Amino acid sequence: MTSESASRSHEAQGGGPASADQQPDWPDPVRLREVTDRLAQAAPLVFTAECDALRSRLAAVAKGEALLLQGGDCAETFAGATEESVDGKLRTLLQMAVVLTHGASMPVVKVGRMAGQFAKPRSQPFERRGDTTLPVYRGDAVNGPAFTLRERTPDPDRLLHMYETSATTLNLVRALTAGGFADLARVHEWNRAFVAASPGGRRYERLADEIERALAFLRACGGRAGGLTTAEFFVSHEGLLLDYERALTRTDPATGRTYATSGHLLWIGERTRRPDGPHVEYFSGISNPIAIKLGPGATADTVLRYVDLLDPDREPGRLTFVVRMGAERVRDLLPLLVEKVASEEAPVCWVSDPMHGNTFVTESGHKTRHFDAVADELRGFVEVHRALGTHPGGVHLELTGDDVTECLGGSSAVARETLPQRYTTACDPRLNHSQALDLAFLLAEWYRNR
Ligand SMILES: O=C[C@H](O)[C@H](O)COP(=O)(O)O
Ligand SMILES: C=C(OP(=O)(O)O)C(=O)O
Ligand SMILES: [Mn+2]
Repeated sequence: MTSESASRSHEAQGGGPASADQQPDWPDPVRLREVTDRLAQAAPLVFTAECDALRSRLAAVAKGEALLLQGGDCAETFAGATEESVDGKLRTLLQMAVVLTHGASMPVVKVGRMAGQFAKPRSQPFERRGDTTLPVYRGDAVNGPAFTLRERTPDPDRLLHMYETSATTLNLVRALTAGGFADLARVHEWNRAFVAASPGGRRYERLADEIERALAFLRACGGRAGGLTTAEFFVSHEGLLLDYERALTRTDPATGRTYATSGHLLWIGERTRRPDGPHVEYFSGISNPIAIKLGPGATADTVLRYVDLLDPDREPGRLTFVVRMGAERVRDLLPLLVEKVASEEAPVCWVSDPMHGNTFVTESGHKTRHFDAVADELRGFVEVHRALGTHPGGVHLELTGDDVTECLGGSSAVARETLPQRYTTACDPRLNHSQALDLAFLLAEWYRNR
């Protein structure tokens, strides 16, 4: 069964607000309480002013004046919080952002699926191998991936580890984006190297040349200071584990506003977006910018309900809809949702997640996605908005800076036989560095030719 076929429509579901979907079955509630009490005393990972800054950047996306680029691992791991790995993801996102900024002639709001993306909703609660059945791996925040009872038993102490690893990652992100790492000229040099080295990358030479000329022009104007050497970068994750999120929720005494302080932007996943469920209720009480994934089962009524429940003041930048319908369905299903929201004049951002509706499992047992399906869903998303005169506000991707072989195709031409070579994801297949750049160059062309 594919993960898509196992995901189900919330519109058809029962369940009350008390029963949160996709929560671990913690075996030791006393220890869970000790852990959440400790987290409730811990320093915030992000600050309210930063969350407000992101909301105002996203307001520009909602108005059609900027793009959102959000990406990172499907599931971060504790062991993966290394300088090399964070550096690779950041580098990839910065390279993509330069290409998109040029293609769309708009600012790009950069948000990592980083520093908190440790918990996963799953299609099945258990995994069976031979005669043994164990709880499914739900991300390093909950249990371990190894197929043993000890590893798969949810351990609340992992929430402390999640907090610490998020802090370490954020420290790296802050240091790298504040220093010379994010220098525009340097990021462009990396793009040049990509275009030169990748066989398929040659077709992007013209765009790279144009960026080079634009940079030379800026330099000639004396523009080296400020925005060209540093990057504004935010972090996000799925707000899945309500025990963790509630423990890190703080009220700003100056404004009386309440924020999740575990990340700048949190989103509600496709599997936990019941309008009367506890995730929607928790999100209605925080002031961060927030997002909701919309799968093929999302109805216009439900989407309008989200607007009323989560953005009653119609604040631009507060609410982002992340569409993940699948390449085959996005052109049919999305127009009605966009039209209804537009008719209510709700100032939301529309973003495409072209990954989660295009997942399938190969004969070899690898969960994968084909680059062409990913690109096709993204293109369909852009076409729908173009036809309606609304703004295709950006993209939400699972990617890594590493040269993994998890998704098929792209200019590096990953084939089915190649998948096992460097398949290292802890959950879903990610675009590798060159596939991510391929997608950025394609998207930049579509924006430029609008
Ligand atoms: O990103 C998440 C996956 O799509 C989700 O966790 C479901 O994956 P599964 O079908 O392997 O459980
Ligand atoms: C689980 C995820 O997505 P969705 O909720 O859209 O299935 C995810 O983003 O990893
Ligand atoms: Mn995923």
